[in-house]
Amino acid sequence: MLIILKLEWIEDCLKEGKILPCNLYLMEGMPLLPEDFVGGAASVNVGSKECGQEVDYSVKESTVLNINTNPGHVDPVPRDLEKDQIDASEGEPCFEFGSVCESSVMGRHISGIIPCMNKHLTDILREMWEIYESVLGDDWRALTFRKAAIQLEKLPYKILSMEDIKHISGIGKSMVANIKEILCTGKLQKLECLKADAKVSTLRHLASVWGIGPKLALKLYQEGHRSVSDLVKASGLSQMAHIGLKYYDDLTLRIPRDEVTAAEKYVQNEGETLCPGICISVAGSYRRGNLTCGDIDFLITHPDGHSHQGFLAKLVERLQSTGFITEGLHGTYQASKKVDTYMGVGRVPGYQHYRRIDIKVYSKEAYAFALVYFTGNDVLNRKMRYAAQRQGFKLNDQGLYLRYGGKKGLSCTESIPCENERELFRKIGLSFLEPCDRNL
Ligand SMILES: Nc1ccn([C@H]2C[C@H](O)[C@@H](COP(=O)(O)OP(=O)(O)OP(=O)(O)O)O2)c(=O)n1
Ligand SMILES: [Mn+2]
Repeated sequence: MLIILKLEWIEDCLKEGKILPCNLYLMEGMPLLPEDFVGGAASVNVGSKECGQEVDYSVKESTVLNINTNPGHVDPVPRDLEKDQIDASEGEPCFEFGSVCESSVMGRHISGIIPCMNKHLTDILREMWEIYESVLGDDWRALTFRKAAIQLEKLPYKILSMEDIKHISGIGKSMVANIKEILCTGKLQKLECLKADAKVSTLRHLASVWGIGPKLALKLYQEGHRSVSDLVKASGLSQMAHIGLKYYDDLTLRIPRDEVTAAEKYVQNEGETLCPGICISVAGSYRRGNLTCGDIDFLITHPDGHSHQGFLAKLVERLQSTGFITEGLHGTYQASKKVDTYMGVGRVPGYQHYRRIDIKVYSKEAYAFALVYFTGNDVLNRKMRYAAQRQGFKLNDQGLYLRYGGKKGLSCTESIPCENERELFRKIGLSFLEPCDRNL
């Protein structure tokens, strides 16, 4: 049985110095526990940096007890897991696929991984999502599989029958049918058909190169290319795609979290030598606490408000000279855009593989917007833009702008200031989400 408690339970336990009975702290809808019941609790704590200051993300508004009353089976959670309502998701524990969680109860600190309980379903749903997104270019269908996969990955219990998903809202009829089919047969016929289709599997193979999207993959297919090794002969590939081909084997691998930590430390050190006080951290899936990352998303600013200017070129030169960066493209810098960008490939000293690296430098004023945007995920970004729009704003990675003349009208060129992420969430009328709760 899964019991969700209010955060005050942990606070009071800490104050009292002992584990307190839970009944007074039950979240709405939770059944009463036996009088003498006390239990263990899990909370999440993913550290990160917000422009120089260490931010503690351990504060949660609820905590979850997993009480195994029936070995081998755990009751479904009677709560709404619909993610469209961002507010409803606040305080949920971080049970997403492969994320780093730390439990802290009564001063004991245990770091560990809470694995996905539903890989038997989510591996198939993820594969469908990948095929629809990167091969067939069907973003809408990709999104429905993606939403379902991410929702099921967060469940702290294993789905064994349709009874176990009855309480989960936001999963439509056809997705329910897909889940039922996987539970009954261990497979999804639609996926089997797609995988058996020679054209789909070739397009999937071509689109696995960094820099080749579904449209280009189709064009290359129509030109007669059938394998990645064929593409060396292809004409009209972008510089990015050439880099993608050169490092193909390495770039298709996920990056373990510890390697990203090492990369962050390395670049921080080099950056600090070049420009004292510079603030360098890694955002993206790493900051959301995921165990593996697709690339390394560096985000940089300087708290003095001016030393960030021209810093990227110096940093890239330095990282090239030390052998960290091996390849890449420097975007064209426009002062009005408040951002300077570099995309490339590099290798962390002491590690074997080449990795995709993005570096973005923002002004101090734009940093909170950039941090939220590049922490993602993209579904949250879409929700935030929509929330901003409802309040009469336009939101992007560089600022929050007042609109006049309605939705499609002009917007101010000056951003409304936001010192930090919390302020941005508040200004667009959303409750703050910890980075580890942003895998929507
Ligand atoms: N089309 C996009 C691309 C990116 N982003 C934002 C949200 C992402 O979380 C962040 C970083 O982009 P990545 O592509 O690096 O994605 P992640 O870091 O989230 O995942 P991965 O581990 O695959 O790199 O930028 C977005 O909103 N829309
Ligand atoms: Mn990333």
